[in-house]
Amino acid sequence: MSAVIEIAGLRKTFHTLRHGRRVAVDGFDMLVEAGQVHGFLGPNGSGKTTTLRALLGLVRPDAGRMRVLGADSPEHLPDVAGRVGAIVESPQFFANFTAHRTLRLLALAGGVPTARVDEVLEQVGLRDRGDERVKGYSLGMKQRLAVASALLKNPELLILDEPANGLDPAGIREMRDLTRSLAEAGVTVLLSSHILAEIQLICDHVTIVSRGRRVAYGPVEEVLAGFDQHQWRVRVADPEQAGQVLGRAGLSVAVAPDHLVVTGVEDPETISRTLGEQGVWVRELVPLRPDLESVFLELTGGHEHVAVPRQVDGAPPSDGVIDLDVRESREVDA
Ligand SMILES: Nc1ncnc2c1ncn2[C@@H]1O[C@H](COP(=O)(O)OP(=O)(O)OP(=O)(O)O)[C@@H](O)[C@H]1O
Repeated sequence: MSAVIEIAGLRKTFHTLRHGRRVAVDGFDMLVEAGQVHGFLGPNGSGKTTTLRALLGLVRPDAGRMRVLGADSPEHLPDVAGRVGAIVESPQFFANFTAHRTLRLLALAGGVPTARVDEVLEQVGLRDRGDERVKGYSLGMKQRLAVASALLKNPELLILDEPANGLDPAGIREMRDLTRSLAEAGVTVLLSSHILAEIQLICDHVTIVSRGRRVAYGPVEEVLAGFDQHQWRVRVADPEQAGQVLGRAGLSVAVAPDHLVVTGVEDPETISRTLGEQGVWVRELVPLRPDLESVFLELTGGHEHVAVPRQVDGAPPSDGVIDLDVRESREVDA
């Protein structure tokens, strides 16, 4: 796998009269490899847009190294610009132009054969509506037109900042299908979002950012597995009694009115056997697997005492990092 995006130690501070100094990106690292649909996930204001703008040479970072398709950014960005499509700021189109005319002008300006216009309209599902004026388009159609404009160059890498923002469920689904079809066509996609479900549905890899720092990264399944506490929800007739039985056997258990949650047990047989030996019969035994939402909340704000999220990749903390042991203080489902 070759690296398509490499970011190391990116830092960007904004200075404003009103708010003073604001650290938007704080020593951030990222690696996106060819063929990935990579989710860039973080709460509002966590630094996603600033990172993408820095990567694309739209804002000057204070520190850090960045490479896009092997070229140092921003110095050698022009060498690879023709292979990268990006929608980082919502593009504005002339309302009275049709989509076809809009794309034709963009193709001419970008030295792209105008034959691409019909191809990209087809790709984003606007072929039948290409002769309508943009002012009559829904938000989702405008978003697809924006993607079409980014696809004119037939890019190897597509960067989409919050593509589902403001879309209704049907529009979100259209963007999802479009992203998937691009990935199947071999385009590497970096997709920023604060919508967890979207990332979990579309992306194979994820980088989670909180307050300008990377707090988790890797294949989605591996990130989730890293947070698996081997928890089980157990239903029995008398949870209180069952809790005492399991507790005496040395298992970590939390009792709720109608169920128990047992933590740290890899093999569920341990639970059913321990209970069965004491004449307690299990009615239901369900694994509680973490989803991206619970991981995201833990890493980005589920902890009130966490002042600064940890950087998980071994990079030395820049300033008084409080180490966050998410597993230790996670509440059971009680
Ligand atoms: N041009 C700017 N001037 C001053 N502060 C800025 C500027 N751009 C971003 N910031 C601040 O930097 C921080 C990170 O913002 P950024 O837009 O990168 O976050 P984000 O993760 O993309 O958020 P969202 O999901 O809301 O788009 C925020 O505190 C924001 O207010």
